[in-house]
Amino acid sequence: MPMEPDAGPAHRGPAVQDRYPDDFAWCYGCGRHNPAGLHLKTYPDGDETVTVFEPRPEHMAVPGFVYGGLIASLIDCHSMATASLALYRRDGHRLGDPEPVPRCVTASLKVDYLRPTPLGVPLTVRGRVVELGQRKAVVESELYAGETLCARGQVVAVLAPPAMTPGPAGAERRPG
Ligand SMILES: CCCCCCCC(=O)SCCNC(=O)CCNC(=O)[C@H](O)C(C)(C)COP(=O)(O)OP(=O)(O)OC[C@H]1O[C@@H](n2cnc3c(N)ncnc32)[C@H](O)[C@@H]1OP(=O)(O)O
Repeated sequence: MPMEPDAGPAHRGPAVQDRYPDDFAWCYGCGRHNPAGLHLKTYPDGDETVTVFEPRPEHMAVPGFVYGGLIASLIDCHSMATASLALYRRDGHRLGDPEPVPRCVTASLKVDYLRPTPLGVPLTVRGRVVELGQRKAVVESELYAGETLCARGQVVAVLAPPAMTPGPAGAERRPG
């Protein structure tokens, strides 16, 4: 499904994760407030979204290759951000507007590991929305090491339910 072009990564505008509300910015994969997290950043790039992440040595599966759980995390967080951006745009916003970007949770995450993913090179994940509903989006993401397609994911993202929406009780659950 085409997405309206926006400032791409070359413009280095805000990332989707920069525009999540503070209370929703603690995710291990992409929360800007989580000091121990991966701090993944997703940028619009034409009809797609893109992120680049360089795994650290401790992210290994066996020496020289990336742990599949990390690959799943990158696909998960990047796809959530892709879905959030699509829902935001559907509601008439552009990234950079003052209104925060809505937060999605993962309803389903499927990853196909196509080839071993080498450590020591930046990984690029590209995402696109293939179905957009009222409260959900289905996103397909592909992970590349250089030019080599190493993994592909299909993710169902749903707007965060009340049970995961921080209120006063949620604030107590936040890390200090
Ligand atoms: C809050 C910020 C957190 C940020 C974290 C970033 C990513 C994460 O790690 S999230 C953590 C892992 N995920 C979770 O814990 C989510 C737990 N699950 C839930 O809370 C609920 O099942 C939830 C919200 C996903 C869906 O619940 P609910 O809204 O009642 O479902 P429902 O209304 O039936 O579904 C909405 C749509 O999603 C679809 N859907 C729901 N679950 C699935 C699924 N497992 N597979 C495929 N589609 C699904 C439904 O078919 C429906 O589609 P449509 O609108 O086309 O009919």
